[in-house]
Amino acid sequence: MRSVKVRVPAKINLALHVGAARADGYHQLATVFHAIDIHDEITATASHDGAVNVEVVDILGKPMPHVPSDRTNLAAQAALLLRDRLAEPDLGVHLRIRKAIPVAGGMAGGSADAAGALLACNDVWRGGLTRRELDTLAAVLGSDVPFLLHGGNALGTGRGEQVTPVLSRSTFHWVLGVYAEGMSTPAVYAEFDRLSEGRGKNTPDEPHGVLAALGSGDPEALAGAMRNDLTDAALSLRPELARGLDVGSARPPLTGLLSGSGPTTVFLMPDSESAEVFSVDLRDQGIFDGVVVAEGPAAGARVVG
Ligand SMILES: C[C@@](CO)(OP(=O)(O)O)[C@H](O)COP(=O)(O)OP(=O)(O)OC[C@H]1O[C@@H](n2ccc(N)nc2=O)[C@H](O)[C@@H]1O
Ligand SMILES: Nc1ncnc2c1ncn2[C@@H]1O[C@H](COP(=O)(O)OP(=O)(O)O)[C@@H](O)[C@H]1O
Repeated sequence: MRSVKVRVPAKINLALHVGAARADGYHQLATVFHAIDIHDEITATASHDGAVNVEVVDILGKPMPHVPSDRTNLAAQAALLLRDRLAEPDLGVHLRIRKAIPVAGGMAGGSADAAGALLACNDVWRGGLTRRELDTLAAVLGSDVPFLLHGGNALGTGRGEQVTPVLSRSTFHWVLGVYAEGMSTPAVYAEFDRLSEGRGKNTPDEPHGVLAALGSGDPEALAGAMRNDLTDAALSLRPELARGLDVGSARPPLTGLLSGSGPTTVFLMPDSESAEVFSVDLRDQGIFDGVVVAEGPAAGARVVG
């Protein structure tokens, strides 16, 4: 039985500029995605019985019953979509997902698993689709999925699915404040619409400042330019998130921002040493359920074994 393992990173949004809702309900975005070195691993084992199964475990190998393991799991949807595209109904696969990316945390964990499953199944089934063809399938699965295939940094336009790679000069250092309770992306976008009363801009502002800061590699410039337009909506639904955003420290971050639709809070640090010091401080403060140190940009989905 052929088996392949794929690693796929989490993302954060360095800029999340949100326009008005479109006729199809999606919002026009100008976002800058940044992949970080927190990875889910997907091991795909092929079969010829037409069965698509998913098993989800945490980093210690324990089952994660709150993540769906039926066909609503985005990784299963990716496998089914690829199988339809290949028109080979007898293809089957067992997908074992080892999750390190927080669930419903605004870090695109489900989208990462979908991207990883596309790549893994294309390999174990010898599908032969090109990266460009996988991109097209990825966009069907979700707005964030194409970026997770690419990784690095990228400008995301349209509903986020049109990705243009952006080079950056340096590695950036992050501390993530993670909550056990996630947030629903559609609920946060709906709250954004309610708060803007349909008066949102049709065209979101271009994230010039963030793109320039990536070019220069200057973390202070990046901190000054980062912006997330979903912040007010997320805070309106979960006011207690303000505490995490306002956190103080003797070794303060350059800035703190929600990632995507939240609730994960990302702190940009000037260097790796201050990231370690601040992470200890943040753990002691007990505001978050978990504190993780990370670096970016990281590579996109890739086969590792
Ligand atoms: C907010 C962001 C920022 O990167 O990430 P997360 O916080 O989910 O990680 C994304 O826009 C989430 O993208 P993703 O989670 O892939 O969304 P999709 O599956 O395509 O859509 C889920 C739902 O989110 C809303 N949605 C999503 C993307 C978009 N541009 N406009 C929207 O209004 C819609 O209500 C849609 O039905
Ligand atoms: N492979 C998967 N991993 C995590 N969540 C998944 C997966 N497949 C489907 N889901 C569902 O998608 C929801 C959003 O999960 P996730 O992608 O982690 O969050 P976010 O959209 O905030 O980045 C979860 O609550 C879960 O019910």
